[in-house]
Amino acid sequence: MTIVTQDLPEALYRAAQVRAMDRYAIDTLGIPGWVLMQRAGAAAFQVLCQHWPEARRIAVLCGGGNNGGDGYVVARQALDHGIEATVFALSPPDGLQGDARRAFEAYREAGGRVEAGLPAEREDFDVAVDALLGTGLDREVGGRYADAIGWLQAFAGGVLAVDVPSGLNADSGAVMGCAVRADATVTFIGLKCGLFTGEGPACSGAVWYADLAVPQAVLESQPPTAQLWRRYRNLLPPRRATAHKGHFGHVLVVGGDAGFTGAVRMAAEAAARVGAGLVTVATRASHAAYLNVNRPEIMCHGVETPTELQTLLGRATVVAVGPGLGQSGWARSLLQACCDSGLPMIADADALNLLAQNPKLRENWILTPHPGEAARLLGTTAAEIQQDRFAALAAITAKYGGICVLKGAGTLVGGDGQLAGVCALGNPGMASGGMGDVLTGTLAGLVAQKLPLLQAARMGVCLHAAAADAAAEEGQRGMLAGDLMPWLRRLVNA
Ligand SMILES: NC(=O)C1=CN([C@@H]2O[C@H](COP(=O)(O)OP(=O)(O)OC[C@H]3O[C@@H](n4cnc5c(N)ncnc54)[C@H](O)[C@@H]3O)[C@@H](O)[C@H]2O)[C@@H](O)CC1
Ligand SMILES: [K+]
Repeated sequence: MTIVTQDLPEALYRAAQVRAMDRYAIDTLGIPGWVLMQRAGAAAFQVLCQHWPEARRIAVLCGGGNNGGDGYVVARQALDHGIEATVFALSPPDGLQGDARRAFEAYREAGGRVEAGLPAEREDFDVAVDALLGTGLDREVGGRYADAIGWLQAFAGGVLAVDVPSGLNADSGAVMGCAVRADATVTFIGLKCGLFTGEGPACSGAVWYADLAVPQAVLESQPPTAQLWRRYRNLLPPRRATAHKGHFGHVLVVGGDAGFTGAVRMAAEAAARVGAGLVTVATRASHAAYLNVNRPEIMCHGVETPTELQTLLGRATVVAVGPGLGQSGWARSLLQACCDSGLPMIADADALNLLAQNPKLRENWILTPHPGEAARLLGTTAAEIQQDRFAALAAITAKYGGICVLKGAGTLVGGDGQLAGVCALGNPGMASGGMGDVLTGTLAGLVAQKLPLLQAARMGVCLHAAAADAAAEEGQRGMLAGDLMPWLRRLVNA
């Protein structure tokens, strides 16, 4: 029995790996491809019924490969269940081969209607099924397929994508020219990496997984490429009754040039809210005195020279550098002192921009670029970074060492030789000023509490996103970075 679930496994694969799993199931284990296609179509139909129980008329847009074959099975299932289905064939069915052809013939024998081209009226259908292109996508989409994707983009009813939203690169989450934006995607045998990062989350909608009842050996025939993180997990141990503040580390936040004091203030508060024992800010002397007026628990020092910073570095467990730092000579000299200190470091914002100008290889740090900063770190463009976020992550850790957190929808976390993690938590309400500063402080607060860097990055990224999801219950629009603070506190105690 094929299981269709939203309780997704952790392992993520590239399209070629899932295709290899298909071949292993078919060629080595002798499970006919036709049987897999029947299960895939049945799983997609099951999701369609669950999402749109009222659907009475469906349009199924079928491409010329096996993804289209799955579409014919969905259409056939619909007919069997008294739902009116019409297939719109992007490639002449006469040209279909193998299992896809057989699926077409079975549908025709059941009395199914096939039309060439696209439906004239969108209003005739409640739900449209995207069975245009799946893991076989190997080039930019143009011509008829682009027209069909355009048709689906303008369709007001529900859209269900079969295996992968057509046009989405299943490996990178980049759009290959244009891509379907589905309400739900049902994906088969192995979860594809691209569904969860870059444009993937926007194109896939709710992701469902169907294992097509293949034996575990099929899933184990390929090593995962990345790991999906869908839940926040608290990795901090419970506090002992005899605990004192010295047990939970001392975070030093460095930055906050004139006009950017909020950035250090938020990073510092986040570090305190996730449980750091002590938090100190080193900032411009001109505003050091009033930075902690409303948060007197944070210590604050005016620092104009690297020598003045040395004393503070000497007391710190971890340094978070970059929020509001700017790129002046002051900024440069403080960053250098932080790097020389040997302390574990979180580098964000202008610290990254300065590093891009003067790259350093260091193991003991977490870099937290957004795509624009990642582009500067690698001397490329943000668009190039988004074309392949996994490759960008690997390139940054190869060039700079340590752990990289590549921010943006489907935040990636990785270190050299480590399986990349993809955070599926978070929401578009996080697109507002100060969110990055809160993440920087969160990570520093966890490192201060002695979590190894990779664990701190994993926990911190998921914690920050989970706090944002909780805060967004009152609305994504207008959500402030500061709104995360009470949730950070609740979640580190969960
Ligand atoms: N037996 C199997 O291998 C199974 C495959 N399944 C389905 O089969 C799909 C893979 O099938 P295919 O390998 O036939 O590939 P697709 O159906 O994804 O693609 C079909 C054809 O589209 C062409 N194409 C690629 N990029 C294009 C573009 N930009 N514009 C226009 N045409 C383009 C390719 O040349 C390819 O021949 C999976 O995504 C899944 O839906 C499932 O039925 C499960 C079992
Ligand atoms: K598809």
